[in-house]
Amino acid sequence: MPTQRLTSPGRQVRSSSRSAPGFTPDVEGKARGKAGDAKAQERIAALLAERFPHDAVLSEEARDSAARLSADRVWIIDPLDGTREYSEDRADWAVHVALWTRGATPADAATDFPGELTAAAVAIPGEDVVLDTASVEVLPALADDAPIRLAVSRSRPPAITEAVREGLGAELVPMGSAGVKIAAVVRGQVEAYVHAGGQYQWDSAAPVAIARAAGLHTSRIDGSPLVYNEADPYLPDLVVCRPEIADRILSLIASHTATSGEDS
Ligand SMILES: Nc1ncnc2c1ncn2[C@@H]1O[C@H](COP(=O)(O)O)[C@@H](OP(=O)(O)O)[C@H]1O
Ligand SMILES: [Mg+2]
Repeated sequence: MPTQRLTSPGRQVRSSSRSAPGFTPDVEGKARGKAGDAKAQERIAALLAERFPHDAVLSEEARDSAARLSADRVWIIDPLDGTREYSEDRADWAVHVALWTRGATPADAATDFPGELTAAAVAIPGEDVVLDTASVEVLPALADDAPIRLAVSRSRPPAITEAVREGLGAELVPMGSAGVKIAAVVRGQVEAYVHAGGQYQWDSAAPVAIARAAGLHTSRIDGSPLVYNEADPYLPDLVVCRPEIADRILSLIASHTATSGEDS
């Protein structure tokens, strides 16, 4: 397994460690989040421009360009996912870097999807953890009677949360950052992450690539594939979970959607 210091997700960073992992040790509150977003963007964009000057980039913190739709290689980055948690000096924030490659698999040419995520890294600096597609490990199979823990947004849990929690008999584990929640499934700290109601490609691309490399289930909440480098960066919902419970989760969401008329 890559470098990991196992701590509970979302733990509070002690104030004495305030200056250790962040990009902006000297600023507080919302200004800290804003400055962290800007500084992380600046550093990653500079590195990509230096090392891969011909590649396109889709970033939460940069103006989008239609050029990426015809590019062969597109970096999909979220320089600071969990800005709210970063600004609150918590540890549950992450840095996402994914590479999308045109014609990544022979099947791509025959489908509507011209490319796929081919490599990614997610850093959780507050926990001194980096996960990547090349070295991530596959967890042992989930026992039939294993307790299920469900990662959910600590600030805006989607409406489907309660239906899924109840149907699985799961314990809810609230935490910030899509990357930290997906990493928690990869790390065996929870068994599933379900999100609906809004998100963008950069929120999930890198951690989803790592989850796939670890053999986890990844899809939209209706079971359809998560597609990246689409013209519209909006990618509002997803399920990342241990493969053994994917069918149960998708059918709980489908029943909830059918009876409530909600899609989130
Ligand atoms: N309803 C929504 N609409 C748009 N983005 C959302 C969203 N819910 C969550 N997100 C984004 O998903 C990431 C994880 O959110 P959460 O911690 O609530 O699960 C955050 O990314 P950023 O911090 O990069 O903005 C947040 O902005
Ligand atoms: Mg984000």
